[in-house]
Amino acid sequence: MIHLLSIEDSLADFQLIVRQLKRQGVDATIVRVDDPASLAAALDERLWDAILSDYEIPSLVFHETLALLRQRFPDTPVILVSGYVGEEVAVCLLKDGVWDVVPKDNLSRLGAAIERGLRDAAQHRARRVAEQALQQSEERFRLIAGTITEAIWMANVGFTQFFYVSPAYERIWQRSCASLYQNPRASLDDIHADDREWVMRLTNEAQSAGQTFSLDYRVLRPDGEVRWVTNRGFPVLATGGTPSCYVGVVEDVTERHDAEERLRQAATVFESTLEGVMIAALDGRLLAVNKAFTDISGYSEAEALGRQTNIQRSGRHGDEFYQALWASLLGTGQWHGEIWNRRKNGEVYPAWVNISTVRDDFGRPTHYVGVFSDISQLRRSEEQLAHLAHYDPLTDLPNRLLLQSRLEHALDRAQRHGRRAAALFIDLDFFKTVNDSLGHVVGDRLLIDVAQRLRQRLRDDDTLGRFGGDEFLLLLEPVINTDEAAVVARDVLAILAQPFRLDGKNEVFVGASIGISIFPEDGSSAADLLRGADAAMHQAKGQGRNRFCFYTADMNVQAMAQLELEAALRRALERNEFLLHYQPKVDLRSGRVVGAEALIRWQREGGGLEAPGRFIPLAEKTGLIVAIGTWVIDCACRQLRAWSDDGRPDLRLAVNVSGRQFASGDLADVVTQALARHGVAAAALELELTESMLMEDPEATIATLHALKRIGVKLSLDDFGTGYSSFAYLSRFPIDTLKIDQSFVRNLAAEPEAAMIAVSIIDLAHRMRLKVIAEGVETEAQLDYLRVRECDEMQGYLFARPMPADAFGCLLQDGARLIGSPVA
Ligand SMILES: Nc1nc2c(ncn2[C@@H]2O[C@H](COP(=O)(O)O[C@H]3[C@@H](O)[C@H](n4cnc5c(=O)[nH]c(N)nc54)O[C@@H]3COP(=O)(O)O)[C@@H](O)[C@H]2O)c(=O)[nH]1
Repeated sequence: MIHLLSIEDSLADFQLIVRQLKRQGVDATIVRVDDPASLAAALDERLWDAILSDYEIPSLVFHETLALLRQRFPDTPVILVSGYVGEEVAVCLLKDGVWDVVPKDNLSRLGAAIERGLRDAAQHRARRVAEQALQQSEERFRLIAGTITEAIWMANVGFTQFFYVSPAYERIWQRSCASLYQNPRASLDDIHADDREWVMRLTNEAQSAGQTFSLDYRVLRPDGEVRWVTNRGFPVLATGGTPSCYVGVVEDVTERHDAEERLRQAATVFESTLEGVMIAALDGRLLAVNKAFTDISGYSEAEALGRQTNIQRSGRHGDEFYQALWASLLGTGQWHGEIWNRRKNGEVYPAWVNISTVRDDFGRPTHYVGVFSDISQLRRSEEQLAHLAHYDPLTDLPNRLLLQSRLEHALDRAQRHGRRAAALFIDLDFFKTVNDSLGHVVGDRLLIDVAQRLRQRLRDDDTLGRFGGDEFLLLLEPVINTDEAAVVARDVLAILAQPFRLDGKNEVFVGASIGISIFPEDGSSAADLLRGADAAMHQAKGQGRNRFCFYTADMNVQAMAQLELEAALRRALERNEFLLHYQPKVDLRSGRVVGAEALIRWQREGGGLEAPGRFIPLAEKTGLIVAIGTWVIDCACRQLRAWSDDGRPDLRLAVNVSGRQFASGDLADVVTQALARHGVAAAALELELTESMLMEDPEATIATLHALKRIGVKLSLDDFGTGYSSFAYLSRFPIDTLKIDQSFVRNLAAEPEAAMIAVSIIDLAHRMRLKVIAEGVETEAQLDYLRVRECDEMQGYLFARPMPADAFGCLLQDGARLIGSPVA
């Protein structure tokens, strides 16, 4: 049964309609209204299946009624049942929403009209529901797509057109969705240049095969920021099975990627760090260990996991140690310190351990992490360093530092027990000669052998050490009397007098000079005793070596004098107390003075003129020689300038260079500056160097000599023939002159060997295209001998002794020539 509402002012017409409907078999209830109030009540009362309305009802305006019905019940058919309204009006009414028009004079159509209306209404409602559902679905999709952080996209195969991209695209790419619709290529262009090629290749392959793809790559935002994305694409297959388009989801995985990267790095650090790492649960069970842990402990990962953290416990620490550890760990969350651990193989080793408590977001402990390193090598290095600090690396004997402390302890002990002690200062004789002539390697070997021999002579209580260079100190404690010390000294001399066979090749004889001081007679402190033994040793040397001397009070006076000399020497430079004397060098062919050797003198305040032999060795020892040498070079250049200004620019002036100055590293600078300061030609200055100083470090020497040659100065090899001459090196030294040592010249007549050496040197020099000069020529016989052997120049008392500058100037003015008899 259907329910019909009839808007009809004529009861007769209404009854007619009712009858007609009954006749047409329409099973319906039908209610009539004819004014606005009854209409409103009826409309509120129920939902009508159809509304039949007359066109002209006095109290109702049809159009308004129709509009009301359309608005409230758009799916309820409104059928106009009226008298004739004309075709035009009927068409208008149909447009305005009337479903059908049935004239009252043809009511036979009414049943069919109602039936069609009900059918259409049902379709209407169904469509409306569908439309609403669609609309809601779209609404939901828009909400989802706009809310989720992933960008959803839909594009044609080939990605030349995007049908849809969700707003997340704008968040990830920092570009508008519209820009992608306009320029679909942006989806490729925005891929990081390093990834673009392979991303395009893989997406193309997937599309050709109609497959899904999932790719992780980087996109480059317009502001230059790089984001990692995961882009997953799915083909939408058409009926034939080929993809009609692609849909996909892009996720910004930058944070995850970075976190993974950090995890990867942490894992790499965990695995590759050289420190053992263990992660333990709160009950002490090991949950993870790294490779270094297994390397250091010897336990494999499988053996370690599940065991307690004390797997490496050595047993060397008591309970208190672990109680303190746990107290710190529980109190501060941290403990660090040194622990003795035990490896799986039983070996105990020292480890530096750092334990931290790991806490969760609420501050509750979750794990312990222990990091430890095997510091056994460090301990060994520390021990080695401590050893190096106190022992001489060459002989492995106590060094000066340790000796000092041992001496102090020995004196303390002796003092406490009222006993004597003796210090024997042993200085090797001729060690320098061995070192200079046979080289450092042999010199070192000699020191090692000496130490070994001395060790054999030691009692358990005695201490032997290397004091420095070729000096050894032997502490005897206790000694009964001086005789006991003398016996030891004699034994030492005897064992050192035996020849040393070094490297099986060279047999070397060295003796020793020994100074002895006795506690408490010769001093109450270590310093006193050492000073006394040193002075006594020098006394022994002065007395002809290979002997021992006891310290006497008188030696103290000498030692003090030495100290005074050193102080005076330090002041001499400031006070300008040095001066140069000049010894002429004469050409043996022309007999003319061609230059001079500058020799230093010291005019001491209130004293006489000191010869260099008195102070140069001390200047060498103290290092003052470097400053003195600089002064000599400057003074020599000033003199050359003066001679040049006096019309003798051809004169050459030689200066002696000390070993320390040569090795100082700035000799070339000193020379360059002095030459420049006085405007002197470099070739006028000659540097006299000795073989021994050049052989100290031949390779460094070659470099220094070349630096000096580049300046343009002349180089002369002094005292030639007295040292260790390596001809291999000699040929590599860029020298100009060989100077025959005066010892050979002095003995020319008396010793055939000396004469032979002198001749050999002249011959060697000429073969090497070097000039050769003889020094110390005192006699006509020596002069004749050298002249016949074609020695180029000479220097010696035969012609002139070293003299002050003005005397040398007079000599030049007088035009002195070598005529064969001594001048001064
Ligand atoms: N680093 C520096 N060393 C210097 C300097 N000045 C000198 N010296 C060194 O002192 C050594 C001794 O010098 P000196 O006492 O001046 O003796 C020289 C001559 O006087 C002496 N000589 C010269 N002719 C004769 C001679 O006929 N007979 C003889 N008995 N002696 C003579 O020889 C010394 C020069 O020798 P040499 O240097 O080998 O040419 C001196 O050897 C320098 O090492 C200085 O400024 N710096």
